[in-house]
Amino acid sequence: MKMAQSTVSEGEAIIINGALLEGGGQILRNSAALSCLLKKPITINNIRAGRSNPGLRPQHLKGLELISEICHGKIVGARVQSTEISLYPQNIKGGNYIADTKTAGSICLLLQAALPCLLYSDVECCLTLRGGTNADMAPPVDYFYLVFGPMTARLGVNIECELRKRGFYPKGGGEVRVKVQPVKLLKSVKLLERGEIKEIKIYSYVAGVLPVKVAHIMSESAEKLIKKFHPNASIVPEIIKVPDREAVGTGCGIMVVCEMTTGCLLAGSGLGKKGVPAETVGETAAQMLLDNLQHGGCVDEYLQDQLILFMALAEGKSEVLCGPISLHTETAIHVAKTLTQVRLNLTQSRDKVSDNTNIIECEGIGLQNHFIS
Ligand SMILES: Nc1ncnc2c1ncn2[C@@H]1O[C@H](COP(=O)(O)OP(=O)(O)OP(=O)(O)O)[C@@H](O)[C@H]1O
Repeated sequence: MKMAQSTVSEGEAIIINGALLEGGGQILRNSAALSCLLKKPITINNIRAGRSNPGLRPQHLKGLELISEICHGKIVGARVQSTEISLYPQNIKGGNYIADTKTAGSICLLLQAALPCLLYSDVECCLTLRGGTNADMAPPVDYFYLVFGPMTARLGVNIECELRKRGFYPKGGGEVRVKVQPVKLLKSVKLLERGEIKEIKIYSYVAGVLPVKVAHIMSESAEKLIKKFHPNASIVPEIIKVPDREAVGTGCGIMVVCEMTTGCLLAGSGLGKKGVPAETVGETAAQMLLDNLQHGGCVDEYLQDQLILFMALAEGKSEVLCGPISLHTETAIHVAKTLTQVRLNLTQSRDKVSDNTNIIECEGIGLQNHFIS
């Protein structure tokens, strides 16, 4: 099927075709965040046309409402299942914000929507977010504070994350508080040298009625698989039995984070599910990390797309060595180019680490926060 490109409309709002490329929730969050930051009205149509259940799900709607609240904007068409919305942004205002997906919908995807906007606010902000902390097809909260936070700090993002309660499918009910410091200007970043493996940390947790043995099994199976390919790597496992007051419902999962000698962080994760053996969950996380180590890039497949918006806003030229370019990354690039004058290019790495190493080059727009002198 041929898809219409996102276009600049003759009227006021810029039209974003939500069906393009990945055609999921990310195109919504990135477009709405940029609309808010640049004070450009947008209309997004064909929302999540690439998914089996198109239209807004509750967590996407919450993310849009949160952005609209942050910029005192107006959203038209914002309801569950809607396939077209328009956002008319006004001025960004810092402070305290609360959002609740009321489902197991991912807290981190709410954060993905709100964080860029809050960086350009007038005062320190505190976000209280409720929903799923560890949800399928979304960044686990552990990824947010162990990988995303430290890696985006290189661009000047300053956040503090407090995990108050884990929440899982189907109930959600988790809670995360995030403090965001506004920035004057984000910095460009050069991530071209990955270095060697310094240390691999394994965080394996159980919550609710699950025995701690499950966390041990996930951790041991992940360690065994990693050792097969990196026998000399220093691996530090941590087994976590989440206290009952710090979780809603039952769940388990694992996060494997590899720190390189250059400080780059790459990860893999797995989430426990009914019927899936704990060994498999551990191996899934380990394999994800191994794939990311194999391609030779400085960022993992997920950070790749999550960095695009920040590099586009930053001042100067960013360069990031990464593995195969994901459809999420192509989508983020498309949105950034449609809404800003950013120059973003993909090139094959000259000193190839593997056949699939690419460099993302981005000449950012240097968006300034006018609240900060
Ligand atoms: N295991 C993971 N670790 C870190 N980040 C992840 C992980 N899985 C997914 N992500 C990130 O979550 C985002 C998912 O975006 P996507 O559009 O697929 O999701 P969505 O909003 O749930 O929409 P949809 O329901 O339409 O798929 C991407 O930015 C991706 O990098």
